[in-house]
Amino acid sequence: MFQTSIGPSGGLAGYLRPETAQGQFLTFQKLLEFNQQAMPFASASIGKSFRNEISPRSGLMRVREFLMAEIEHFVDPEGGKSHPRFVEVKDVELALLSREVQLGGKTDVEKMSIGKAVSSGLVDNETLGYFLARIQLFLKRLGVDQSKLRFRQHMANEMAHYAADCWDAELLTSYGWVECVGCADRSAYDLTVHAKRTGVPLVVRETRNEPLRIEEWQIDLDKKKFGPRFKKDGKAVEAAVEALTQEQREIFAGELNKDGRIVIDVPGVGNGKVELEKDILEIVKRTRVENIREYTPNVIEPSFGIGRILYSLVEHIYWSRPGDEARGVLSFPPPVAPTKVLLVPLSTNPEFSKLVRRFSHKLRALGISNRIDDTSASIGKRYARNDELGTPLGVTADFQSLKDGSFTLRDRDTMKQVRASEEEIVAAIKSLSEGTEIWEDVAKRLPEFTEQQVD
Ligand SMILES: Nc1ncnc2c1ncn2[C@@H]1O[C@H](COP(=O)(O)OP(=O)(O)OP(=O)(O)O)[C@@H](O)[C@H]1O
Repeated sequence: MFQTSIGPSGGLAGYLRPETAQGQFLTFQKLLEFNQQAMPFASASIGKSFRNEISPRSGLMRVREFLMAEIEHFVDPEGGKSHPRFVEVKDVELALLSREVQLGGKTDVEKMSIGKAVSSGLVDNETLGYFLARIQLFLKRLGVDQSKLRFRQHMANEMAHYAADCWDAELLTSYGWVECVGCADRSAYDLTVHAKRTGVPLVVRETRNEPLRIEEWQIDLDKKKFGPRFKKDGKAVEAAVEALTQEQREIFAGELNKDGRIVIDVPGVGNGKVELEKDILEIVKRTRVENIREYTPNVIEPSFGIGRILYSLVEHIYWSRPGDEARGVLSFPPPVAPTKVLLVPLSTNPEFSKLVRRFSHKLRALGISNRIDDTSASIGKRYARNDELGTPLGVTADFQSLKDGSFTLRDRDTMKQVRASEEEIVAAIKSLSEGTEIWEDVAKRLPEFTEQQVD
């Protein structure tokens, strides 16, 4: 995350990473090894990133230090960057704001299935499309208001020069539309540049199903004569020979045949021209068989700004009970809520307290976070203040609980309650917290409860 080097004035210069991505690119060869050399594959990383924002503002929206989560999905560029699981998401509908529409000075979104967006070429390829759909499904699961989500395509001048296509998931907030997740096809840029600078190849090597036969002009140098003739310039001359393109080789092969000599450019040696004769090199056409295919993968990168997502989410899910502005509700979906269940004894009766503690212990053993509110405030008040904290479920122990061991379960958003045995209530809490059921499923299954017996 932090790198140092000696700066121009001799002082120690520090660098903070602006994204987590580069660490994943640098370790690409290891990551590929962990994946048994199989393509495609993805790696993910979460951690702090730093930006030298000129004017940090808008609360958590533009800060100099923030939490970032990035996925790097490495894909073979041959074959149109298809994705094996694209079929699973092809019908997901996205609100897309294309480059064309923006060029026309408009901001109208078009609702389109990601399948159609990719087949029509609006979204460049399946892998990019797959991640756009997954980003939407993820944000939906978090509780983001789907009517306040759009995907905006980058304009050509906005996109990094190496990117093939790029879309931002933007959320509508009181600050306007804010980019919360970026999703770019970074092509082979990062791996290529790192490999060039470090001299360490970052490539995939695959055995070909069918060996590839390549007809090419090859150059054979007589090394024994080469060294004594060119002495210290030998390396430069040899490099210039090796760098000759196939087209140049073909022309030189003809010249060598005809004149018995060729003249090639070698900058920095003599007058920049070097004569090579037939006795020292031969240029012949041969067939080379290649069994291994070597290529630099392309990278599709969804990049999540956690602070921006959380902030926008809180704006989307905070509301007031109609007719009662003072009663705020924070509608975190149960799988996301930090505390899943509020446990309330009906009154300060020590028998209720015992029941509630036992219930709490049971939930904790299942890994379900919960809180007891055994203050003397009215039950309505205790629920109201936990609604505002975002706790989605409430369990009450009352006289009936003492009699038959049943409990009530309350849904924060609808304020509806059901009543059932302890076992059934715990099972319902578990499936709601894990997201395998929603409140409507539970309400259908368990009998509704409307009146608390208060004495
Ligand atoms: N200064 C910042 N503060 C908080 N989050 C940020 C900041 N800069 C970027 N992010 C988050 O990181 C994600 C990926 O970074 P990316 O480089 O794509 O953003 P960016 O294009 O520089 O953002 P912006 O155009 O708003 O400056 C963004 O989608 C955003 O959620």
